[in-house]
Amino acid sequence: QLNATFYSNTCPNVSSIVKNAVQQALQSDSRIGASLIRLHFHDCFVNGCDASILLDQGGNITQSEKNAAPNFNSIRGFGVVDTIKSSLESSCSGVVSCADILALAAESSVSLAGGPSWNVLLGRRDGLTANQGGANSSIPSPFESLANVTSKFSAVNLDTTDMVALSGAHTFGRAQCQFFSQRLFNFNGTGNPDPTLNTTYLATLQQNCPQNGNGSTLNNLDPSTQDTFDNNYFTNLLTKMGLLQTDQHLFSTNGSSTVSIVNTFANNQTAFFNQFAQSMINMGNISPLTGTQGEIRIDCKKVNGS
Ligand code: HEM
Ligand SMILES: [Ca+2]
Ligand SMILES: [Ca+2]
Repeated sequence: QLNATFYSNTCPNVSSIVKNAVQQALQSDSRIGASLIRLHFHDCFVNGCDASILLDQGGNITQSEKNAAPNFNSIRGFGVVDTIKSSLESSCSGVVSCADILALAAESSVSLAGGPSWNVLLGRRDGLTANQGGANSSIPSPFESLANVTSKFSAVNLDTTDMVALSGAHTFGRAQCQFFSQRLFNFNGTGNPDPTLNTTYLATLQQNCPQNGNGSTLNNLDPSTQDTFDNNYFTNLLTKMGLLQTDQHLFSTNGSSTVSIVNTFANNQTAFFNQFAQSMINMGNISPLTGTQGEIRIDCKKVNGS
């Protein structure tokens, strides 16, 4: 029920307004594109793509998604979303939903970083509630098994190919030491590092994330091309340079159907780009509110009238 021309009469320049704002933000923050696509992912996995993640705690929102474990002190980019919303309110007041802004910002972020472009489907409306418990239970954690992560994708109708392709978003952006340091010194109580980790890469990570060091220190998710959207995430997996345990699992799990998909994307960037674009459309289609459901929020942080 979403479509690419939803705003062609009511806000014809919506795509370029969003893209210009993302480009502007990238001038002072090379990481912001990565942060914006992650916002869309964490939105869509909880109550569908309805901008529930943007709601601040307060009033009827007693437990925000921002304060859920996968988001707290981790997810970022809210200021840029507010900037985009303000410029859209000047050009086409009350028309473009915050949920659609997240979908458009994700596409701009990928294409501006050298990745694929696609026609973003539009027409989502904004939800009236947040679901903190849903965020805690539905967003995959970097510490869980491949089987668990796979089932969290399949719970929102995304298959194994979507999961592997979308994980390729870890071709840019950063991760804090606390999300992978369990691999570096005493993996699963063995007294040794994760044996699936490239030893040269391991030494670098141990230096950047020492035992009892600061768990919030940042590391590039893709050590080869940190801000470029390419297929290096997959070539890194072949050389055992997946940063998160869940990244490395995609290639290092014997007999898993993910292995051949990783090989395909590592050997063929075009195949990865085409699948990534399709899988982003699939993710953007998770349970949207349409028609008269929900509302078009005036301020992405608050339900209207609250
Ligand atoms: C497959 C399961 C996934 C897990 C377990 C996972 C986990 C994580 C973790 C732990 C971080 C670092 C957060 C921090 O240090 O604060 C991260 C960052 C990131 N994730 Fe994922 N992720 C997954 C899938 C995805 C998907 C599907 C996308 C988008 C399509 C995505 C996009 C990103 C991006 C771009 C960053 C960097 C954000 C930034 O620099 O601000 N991830 N992810
Ligand atoms: Ca949501
Ligand atoms: Ca890269």
